[in-house]
Parts: sequence; C-alpha cells; structure tokens
Amino acid sequence: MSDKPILLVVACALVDTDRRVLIAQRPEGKHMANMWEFPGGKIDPGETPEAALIRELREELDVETKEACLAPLSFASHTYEHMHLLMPLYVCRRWQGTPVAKEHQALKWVRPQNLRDYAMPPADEPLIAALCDLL
Ligand SMILES: Nc1nc2c([nH]c(=O)n2[C@H]2C[C@H](O)[C@@H](COP(=O)(O)OP(=O)(O)OP(=O)(O)O)O2)c(=O)[nH]1
Repeated sequence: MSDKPILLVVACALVDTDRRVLIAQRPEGKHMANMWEFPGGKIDPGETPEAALIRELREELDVETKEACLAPLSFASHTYEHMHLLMPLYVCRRWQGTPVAKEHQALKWVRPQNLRDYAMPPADEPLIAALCDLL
C-alpha cells in the first residue's frame, strides 16, 4: 500500500526517419528542473491518454498528430517523494510541423543508445531500454 496519490502523465517518443528520439529539457524552477524528458504531461479529467498527448504535443512542440499515429510502447511506474507516477509512453513517427520548444528550455534529437548521456527523471530509466530494443 502507498499513501501517495497516483499522478497520471502521458509521454511520447517522437522518432524521426533517422531513428532518433526527441527529448526536451524541463524548465528552471520546476520539479526536476533541467532534466531531459519525453514531451507530454498530465491527463486532464475526462481526457483520454491519446487526446491528452495530442494536446500536449501541440502545446509544447507546436506539432500536430493523430491517434492513429500513436503506438503504445511501455509505461513507467515510479514512486517519487510526493506522488506515484504512472506514465504510459507512446511512440509517434508521423506528425506535421517542426518541433519547437514552446515550454521547455531546449530540444534535442538523440539516438536511443545515447539517451543515458542525458540526465532524465528516474522514472524514465526503464523506458530507455524499451526504446533501444525497439529502435
Ligand atoms: N512529460 C514528462 N513528464 C515526466 C517524465 N518523467 C517524469 O518523471 N515526469 C514527471 C515530471 C512531472 O512530475 C510529471 C509531468 O507533469 P507535467 O509536465 O504536466 O507538470 P510539471 O511538473 O512540468 O509542472 P506543472 O505543469 O504542474 O506546472 O511527470 C517524462 O519523461 N515526460
């Protein structure tokens, strides 16, 4: 049993034609500031994970995609100090627009084997292995 609330977050690995993955650097002043994460965010009440992800990709990166372009890959289940994070990770290979950092400090396209060179939230560690296997 855990007395911590479960936080439902949805995240996405955008994968380009070179098999590189997009990561985004979290803003200063936030929980886990400066760490590199997969774009995404909290699911709003009444929202499906896919709708939340399409919305977050639009808000954070200015890219448009659709549900048919989102493939579930794995999920993170990780206890942080104040909550337990449950975070499905989708892979997306088709979108419209060029990602721009609207809410992050920076964006980077990284080969999956090189993701460990970037400080990522601890919940993300098992997701790197899943991406290396896939790509
Ligand atoms: N988007 C994303 N969030 C992640 C990853 N790994 C990880 O532990 N998280 C955590 C960080 C946050 O606590 C939470 C995502 O919430 P969020 O991005 O909507 O919210 P936030 O902390 O930036 O802040 P706020 O919107 O509440 O102001 O999930 C990841 O790879 N991508």
